[in-house]
Amino acid sequence: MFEGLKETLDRFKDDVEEQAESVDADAEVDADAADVEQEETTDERDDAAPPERDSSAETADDDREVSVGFGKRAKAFATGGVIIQPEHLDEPLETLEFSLLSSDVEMGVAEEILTGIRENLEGTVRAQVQSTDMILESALKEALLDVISVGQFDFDQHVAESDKPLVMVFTGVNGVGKTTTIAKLARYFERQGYSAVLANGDTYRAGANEQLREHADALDTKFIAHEQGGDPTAVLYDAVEYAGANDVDIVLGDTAGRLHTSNDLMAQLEKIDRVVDPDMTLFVDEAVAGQDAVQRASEFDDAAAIDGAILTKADADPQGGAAISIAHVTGKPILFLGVGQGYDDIERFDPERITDRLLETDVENH
Ligand SMILES: Nc1nc2c(ncn2[C@@H]2O[C@H](COP(=O)(O)OP(=O)(O)OP(=O)(O)O)[C@@H](O)[C@H]2O)c(=O)[nH]1
Repeated sequence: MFEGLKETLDRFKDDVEEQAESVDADAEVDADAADVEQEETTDERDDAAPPERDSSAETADDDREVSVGFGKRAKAFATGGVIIQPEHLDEPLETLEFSLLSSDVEMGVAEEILTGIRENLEGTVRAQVQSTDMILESALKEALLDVISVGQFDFDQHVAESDKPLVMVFTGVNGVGKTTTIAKLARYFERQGYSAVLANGDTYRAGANEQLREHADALDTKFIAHEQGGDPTAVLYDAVEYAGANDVDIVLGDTAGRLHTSNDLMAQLEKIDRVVDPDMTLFVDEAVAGQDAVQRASEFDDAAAIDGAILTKADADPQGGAAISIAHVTGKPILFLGVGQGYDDIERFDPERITDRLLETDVENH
């Protein structure tokens, strides 16, 4: 998962270290040249002067200067790296920007990340207390967290504290894994001790009823549907009534995989919003759609405000651009990642865990 993005970030760390090392090596050559010059001068003085050097106050001062310079370098080595200066960042940041854009990170988000990294690193240049690798890692982590944590809230706690039935409606275009995601969430909630009802508000597509019914049967969950061509709002309304009358905790409502450009279908969403007044409207798209998913999230949010996003097929996405960009662009959090085709292949989107996966070489990254 997100291997390309991980490689991009690894390369950035290497680039900065390389830059810093080459500049440092130049500085060292200069320092060595100065040392040699210093020694030569001292030797010349030694040749001329009698053996009791410490009688010369001037030579003692020179010795102290040389040892202070060495001490600084020794400290840099002891901390495991070299000191990063702002000019070490220019080229690596340019390369990073290009790589982020190639990984389908939205442009504004890429810029935000670069600004964050520069600010974080320039702050730590003054501190000069950590190894280069640690400095880079924490600067990258902070910059990434800033963009991907937008809008995050404790989903499980929210569900626990909400009045029941809690009504969740799922929107998004066709074929991205919406129906499968609803089934996965039914399993997720069931594991937490909640009961659920699945409602098929996709009354447009032939076969949609059967598709969701199959999942409901497999999960042994109540299923509510109307005839194809019926009113989606009526289906969801019935499901809410059923849940209320039967003490069911959560209503999971599918909707037609509408095109965000279809006014008619968008009007249906608005009607659902008005009549059923769902507690949560979640936008589902596939991580592999990259910038398209980011764009759609934004358009769906404009049409019928979403409360969060779910990205499916993250297991098949080497780029990670949508996962990095959607929250920042919409201001709404990513709540779950789909990571496979099985009912248990869904995980909470945990920004800390995601950034650790992206940055730590020894963490399992699948
Ligand atoms: N690898 C992988 N495949 C997934 C994931 N989620 C869904 N799929 C697969 O994607 C395909 C489409 O999923 P559906 O749930 O049928 O898609 P949909 O969005 O409901 O389609 P519509 O009902 O037409 O809107 C199926 O083959 C799913 O198994 C995921 O997280 N990872």
